[in-house]
Amino acid sequence: MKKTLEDVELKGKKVLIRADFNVPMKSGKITDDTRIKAAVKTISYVLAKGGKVILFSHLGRIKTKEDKREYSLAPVADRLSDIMGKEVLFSDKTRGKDLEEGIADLKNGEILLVQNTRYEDLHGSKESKNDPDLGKYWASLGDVFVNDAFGTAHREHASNVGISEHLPTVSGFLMQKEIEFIGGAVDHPKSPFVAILGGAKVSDKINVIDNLLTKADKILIGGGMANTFLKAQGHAIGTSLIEEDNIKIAEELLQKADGKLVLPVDVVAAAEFSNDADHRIVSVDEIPDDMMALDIGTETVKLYEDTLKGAKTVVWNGPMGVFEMSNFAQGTVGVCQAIADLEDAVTIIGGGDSASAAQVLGFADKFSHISTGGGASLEYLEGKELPGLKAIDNAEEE
Ligand SMILES: Nc1ncnc2c1ncn2[C@@H]1O[C@H](COP(=O)(O)OP(=O)(O)O)[C@@H](O)[C@H]1O
Ligand SMILES: O=C(OP(=O)(O)O)[C@H](O)COP(=O)(O)O
Repeated sequence: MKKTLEDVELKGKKVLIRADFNVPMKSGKITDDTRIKAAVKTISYVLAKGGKVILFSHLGRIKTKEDKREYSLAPVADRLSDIMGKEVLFSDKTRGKDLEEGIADLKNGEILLVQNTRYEDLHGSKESKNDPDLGKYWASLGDVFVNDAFGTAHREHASNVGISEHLPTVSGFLMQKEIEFIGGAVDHPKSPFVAILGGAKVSDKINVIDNLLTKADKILIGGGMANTFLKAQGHAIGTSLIEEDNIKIAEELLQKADGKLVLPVDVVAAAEFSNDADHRIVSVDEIPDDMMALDIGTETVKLYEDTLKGAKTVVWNGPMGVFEMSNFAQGTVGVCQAIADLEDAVTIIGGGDSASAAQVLGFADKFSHISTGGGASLEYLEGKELPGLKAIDNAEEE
């Protein structure tokens, strides 16, 4: 058992809260605010107890100066302020005098959001490599640390693990809720148990398949993830998203899978990565050299619907296609519908974009649980110890 917000004194304290505000964005606008809303309970509780709230989060992955412009957290401060009906101060710095003065000036019941923690990655990946000085510095800005970033719990970064090494650390309400729900559902999953994997973060997620093969009855593969497997099977995949480094892993998994891995038989191929691009459904044997697979095809949707029939546990991370573009959303809609039709099943969809897909496609209320973490829920499901969770102080045994 981990310590919770109820185990610490908050009144008058500078309370550092690590949230996961890594929300989907398009042209600087937030397209889904599920993760922001999910953090409100913890923030409101700390305010009600008379604490000062200092929020940390990452957004996107920062490799260039352009990434910094694209992934400022400023829009999140505005959206959080709208949701809470309360001013949210914003520091556009991740360190230094302005940030320190901003925190020193905070009164009980006020909120300040710190700029994207991954701005620190531009010179030496300090955040993502858990630079010890950075964690120590951020910890020096507060009195107590609340880790509510379930979506980031599979990362060992300065803003979740580093800070916790220097401050009393408790879990927030979202972290608690996610662990309770996902733990409860997957400790003894009812079979048939079907896992569904898609999306774009292939190298992050392909490794969970090995372990999932021992737990799930079937694993359906879609989205960008499918291309790697199709290539490993010897299919030409044209200009589709592919991570060459993972083809070998995919080959090994296919050998081990014993028929448990189910791959697309057809895809929606497009001339460009655009909703206006020419597109057509083709068999996986016939993907043209100058086209890319952006969704699973209608035969595959049928195959996945059939495989899902009768499932009692379903865990899904990663959309089946580029659902943000209407011409490539049908695969994700079809799988959502198949899950909505299940009776008496525990169904969990997780991940920033996957949760967004369930929301924007109108299926949010059809799942037993929408998790804010994709990679985190998969690794938890695998039985791995999540570094962010491990770093939270243990509660004393009764
Ligand atoms: N075939 C594909 N090619 C390129 N991108 C894809 C494809 N299928 C899905 N995607 C993209 O994957 C992204 C989500 O991937 P990921 O970040 O792994 O999921 P999550 O955030 O739910 O964990 C979406 O933005 C979606 O457009
Ligand atoms: O969106 C996230 O992960 P997810 O897409 O697996 O849910 C988390 O915020 C972690 O982000 P990262 O995968 O860039 O470390």
